[in-house]
Amino acid sequence: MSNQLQLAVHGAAGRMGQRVVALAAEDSDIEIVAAIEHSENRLLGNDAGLIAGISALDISLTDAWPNYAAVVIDFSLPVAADGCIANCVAAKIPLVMATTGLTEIQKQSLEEASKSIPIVFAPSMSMAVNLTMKLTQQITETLKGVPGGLDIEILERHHRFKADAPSGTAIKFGELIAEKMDGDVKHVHGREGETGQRTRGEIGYHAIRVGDNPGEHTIVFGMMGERIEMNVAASNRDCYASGAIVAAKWLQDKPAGLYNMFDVLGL
Ligand SMILES: NC(=O)C1=CN([C@@H]2O[C@H](COP(=O)(O)OP(=O)(O)OC[C@H]3O[C@@H](n4cnc5c(N)ncnc54)[C@H](OP(=O)(O)O)[C@@H]3O)[C@@H](O)[C@H]2O)C=CC1
Ligand SMILES: O=C(O)C1=N[C@H](C(=O)O)C[C@H](O)C1
Repeated sequence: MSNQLQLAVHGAAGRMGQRVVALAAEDSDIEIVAAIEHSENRLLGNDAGLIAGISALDISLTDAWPNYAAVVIDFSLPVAADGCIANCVAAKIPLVMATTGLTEIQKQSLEEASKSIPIVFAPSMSMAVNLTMKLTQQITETLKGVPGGLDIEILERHHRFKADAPSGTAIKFGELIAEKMDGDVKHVHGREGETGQRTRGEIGYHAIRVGDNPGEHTIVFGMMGERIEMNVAASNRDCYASGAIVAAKWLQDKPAGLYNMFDVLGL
């Protein structure tokens, strides 16, 4: 009996799924047991390794769910999330849910599912992004009472193919920062027209879509007379793919529950 982690990848032919397949194939602690896509995917039946740009793995891209994986990593689309959650619960397979743009109802169903299986759910699997989240909370806590006031704005840049805005990561930055601010926080998405002066207690969000940018977030802490900008930028997608693999390994022996990347990374 092998000690390797038996991994299934959902959304395996997508930009992120391909990088998870490629990195997992290089990892001697992992055996890829399934590469899953939806039934309309044009690459069904092709070898998952060849799709990912590496050598053949002898794993065909399939729309059938396995019943024997140790962990599923999901990088797909919100429309696919319900099926993914239901299949993982039915087969009792732990899930790393990395897809962003889920509805509130889908987030509730993840919470429900986490009563029977362990789930890591995070909008960014990157260690650098998660560390930056902690640092921005610390900055907010320290500066929130600064004379003249503190203005916080979140800029995110992503590739032109991204389907959701603002990014799940930008929303999470805003939620975490809001936890450290005093009073009610208003989340303002973009500005246009006669906006009037900026009010206290706002967090502004700005989504930029350009070329092939794999993801960049800048948190601006503006004060009267000076500012801090925290920037975290991916050069390629491997920071997310390798983070998801770390999460999958961490998750395999955990009890049912809803976890995030702070739990995985011990932050
Ligand atoms: N948490 C994190 O660290 C990160 C999260 N993400 C998120 O991951 C998700 C995927 O990103 P990315 O790889 O760039 O997107 P892609 O569009 O490249 O990949 C999505 C994949 O899911 C497939 N898919 C579409 N519909 C279904 C369905 N109904 N059932 C199963 N599969 C389906 C797509 O197939 P087809 O092409 O045929 O439509 C495609 O292969 C996004 O939500 C993104 O925001 C991205 C990077 C990091
Ligand atoms: O779609 C992407 O590419 C990314 N999506 C995630 C998000 O919405 O936060 C994470 C990362 O920034 C890349």
